[in-house]
Amino acid sequence: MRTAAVIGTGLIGTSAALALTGRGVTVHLQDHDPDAARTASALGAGTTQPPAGPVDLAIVAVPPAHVARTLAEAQRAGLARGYLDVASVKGGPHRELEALGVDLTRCIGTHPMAGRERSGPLAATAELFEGRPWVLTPTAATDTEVLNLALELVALCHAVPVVMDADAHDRAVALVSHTPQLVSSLVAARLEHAEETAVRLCGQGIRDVTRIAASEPGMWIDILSANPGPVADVLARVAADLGETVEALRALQSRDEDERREGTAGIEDVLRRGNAGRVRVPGKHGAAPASYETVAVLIGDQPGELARVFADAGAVGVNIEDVRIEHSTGQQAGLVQLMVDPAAVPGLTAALRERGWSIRQ
Ligand SMILES: NC(=O)c1ccc[n+]([C@@H]2O[C@H](COP(=O)([O-])OP(=O)(O)OC[C@H]3O[C@@H](n4cnc5c(N)ncnc54)[C@H](O)[C@@H]3O)[C@@H](O)[C@H]2O)c1
Ligand SMILES: O=C(O)C(=O)C[C@]1(C(=O)O)C=C[C@@H](O)C=C1
Repeated sequence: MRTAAVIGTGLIGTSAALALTGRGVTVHLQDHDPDAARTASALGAGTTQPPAGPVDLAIVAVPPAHVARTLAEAQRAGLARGYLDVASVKGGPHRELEALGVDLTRCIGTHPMAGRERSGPLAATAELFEGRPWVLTPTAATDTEVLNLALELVALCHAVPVVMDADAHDRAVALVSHTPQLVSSLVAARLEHAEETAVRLCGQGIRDVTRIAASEPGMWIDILSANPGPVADVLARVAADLGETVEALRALQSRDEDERREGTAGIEDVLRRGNAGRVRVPGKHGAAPASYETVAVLIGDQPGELARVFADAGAVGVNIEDVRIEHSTGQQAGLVQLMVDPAAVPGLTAALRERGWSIRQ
């Protein structure tokens, strides 16, 4: 691929454009908000000049409800040889494209399983898709050249291609993305009118569970409106589990010993099923979850501290597999959790202590 156009220069479009530009592809940026395209261009994602002739691939990265019309318009204008969209739902937009009479041989639906709770070009990064699944939903009509262009985009973004049927994709993301978004929002919603004394105690648990509750409601209304049935099916099962969990907790308040025992069994069941589900979440690059160990380092809340910890770990040859930062409300310090290979823990701990870091067990 030598040339591409990105329509919709928000988080996803600009991230893809940055990755492509970084790998030598000439990218033309378009957005109905000229400021968004200009910002993406200023970040180095490409040019706002229209292409002189058809580009190799047009990437439609607008909200799901606008995908079909935007792609149809681009195709009518002869913008590209191949077209793809990146919307979080696949069945609905595909059926809209069919209804609009788009040439489906030149289009493919795709969905990168990577994102953030922030929108817009300023939240974009070239590395957003690295090691993440990127779903492709070709149909019998999809031209091989277009499928290959999509695969090339996925490879240039260092993502992992996963081919699926559009409706199977929508049922899968109802479970692994759309329901989690709603559950996160529901938990965070309990905080809206909570007492300040309670909110002040927020630790890492609630931060983990509510990060995506900060997502843009407009985008999610679009996504959920295009996948209501599968999401309602999963959420109904969560609601049934919630009902049973409430009953188990009430039983724990009983004076009757048998009832309390039943309550304990109910709670244990939900926690154990949670453990069993959690171990199925894949690790980095889609691999089986690796069991890393955590080395927790206390750092001051000042510029350069994090870089210094990373540099000290790098100096003793330790690869940091993942990292989390836990801030304590009202404190000028944070706890950095470095996830590393268990075999590296003793050496890393000793080396960091030697360099003056305080390690928490
Ligand atoms: N945010 C995520 O985590 C995520 C992850 C994977 C896929 N997606 C999908 O990617 C797409 C873009 O999401 P985003 O998070 O980048 O949103 P965003 O709000 O950051 O960006 C969307 C951009 O599209 C522009 N736009 C809207 N309508 C347009 C139109 N008709 N023509 C041209 N530009 C238009 C907006 O001005 C905005 O700049 C959506 O379809 C979404 O479902 C999002
Ligand atoms: O990590 C996040 O912030 C996301 O919301 C990303 C996420 C997800 O659920 O994994 C959200 C929606 C997208 O369609 C794809 C990815």
